[in-house]
Amino acid sequence: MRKIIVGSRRSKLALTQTNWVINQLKALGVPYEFEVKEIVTKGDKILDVTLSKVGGKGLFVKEIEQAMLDKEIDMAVHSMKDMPAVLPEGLTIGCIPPREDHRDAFISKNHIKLADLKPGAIVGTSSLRRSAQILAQRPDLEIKWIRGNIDTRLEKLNTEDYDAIILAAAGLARMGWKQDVVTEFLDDTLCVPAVGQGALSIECRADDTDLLAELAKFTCENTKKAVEAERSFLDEMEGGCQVPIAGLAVAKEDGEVELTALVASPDGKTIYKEVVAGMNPLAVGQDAAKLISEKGGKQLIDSVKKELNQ
Ligand SMILES: NCc1[nH]cc(CCC(=O)O)c1CC(=O)O
Repeated sequence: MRKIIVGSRRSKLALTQTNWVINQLKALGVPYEFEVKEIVTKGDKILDVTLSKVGGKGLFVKEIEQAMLDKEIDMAVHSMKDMPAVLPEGLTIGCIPPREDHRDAFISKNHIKLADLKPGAIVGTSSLRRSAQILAQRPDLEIKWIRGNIDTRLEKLNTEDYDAIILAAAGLARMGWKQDVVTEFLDDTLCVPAVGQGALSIECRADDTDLLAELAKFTCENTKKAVEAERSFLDEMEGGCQVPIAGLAVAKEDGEVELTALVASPDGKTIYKEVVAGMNPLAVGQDAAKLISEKGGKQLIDSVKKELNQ
């Protein structure tokens, strides 16, 4: 029996996701043995600066991808939202499992809702996307960067001066947190999630046809279509995490994909938000990017990037 070496970051969430996928594959009758190999990535070592300043998304996946190209590992499970829009040559997304909750979860002291926070209340997030959308509704709030894993952030809410924090609902769910820790789930009228949020990506070598055939059994076609539209939008906007970009697509029963796409200024004062639907996910993403670019989104991205690079 072939043994598949699965590379994983050492974080609790990464290992939980990796083991969940392995168990699901086994339950589907995939005829392989699996062994998890832990890899410490650059992103895991840097904990004291905001992600956007140290190079963004690629940080968590690059070293794992190199190990895959070097055949030290055969596959890896990533949070889809940590995946750059374009993959290195020789690698492919072999499977997109059914999506978890895509929403952001707002968690506050004493369960005070976002709309009811006092002026000047401190909201912890290190996501430009979340801070921009929160400030758009509540410019009177203060955003304070927060880092660390889910458990650490929840602890900081209790021990530090944060009044609220925002976490992905999917991470909480996968880590076994009950829904009642959450004050409110933010729907896409309040906070459009990150591209790929709540979805997983199983990456492997593009020429590993045996493994690809097995992984296909676990692909969720609706999630795949949705993520395709979201990532096509991201790729087209050339968005790194230096600029607030968001995208959520839903595949409907008739095969249509509806994408809500957003680009914002970091202070939340300017927001470009469009809803585009169509049968071809790639085209839906491209159309949304075109619409937003024409309205001023592209200019906004370029000016934010320029400012950051000065
Ligand atoms: N930013 C880090 C990150 N990458 C993936 C998740 C978990 C949720 C998911 O799969 O989207 C999280 C935590 C969070 O944003 O709260």
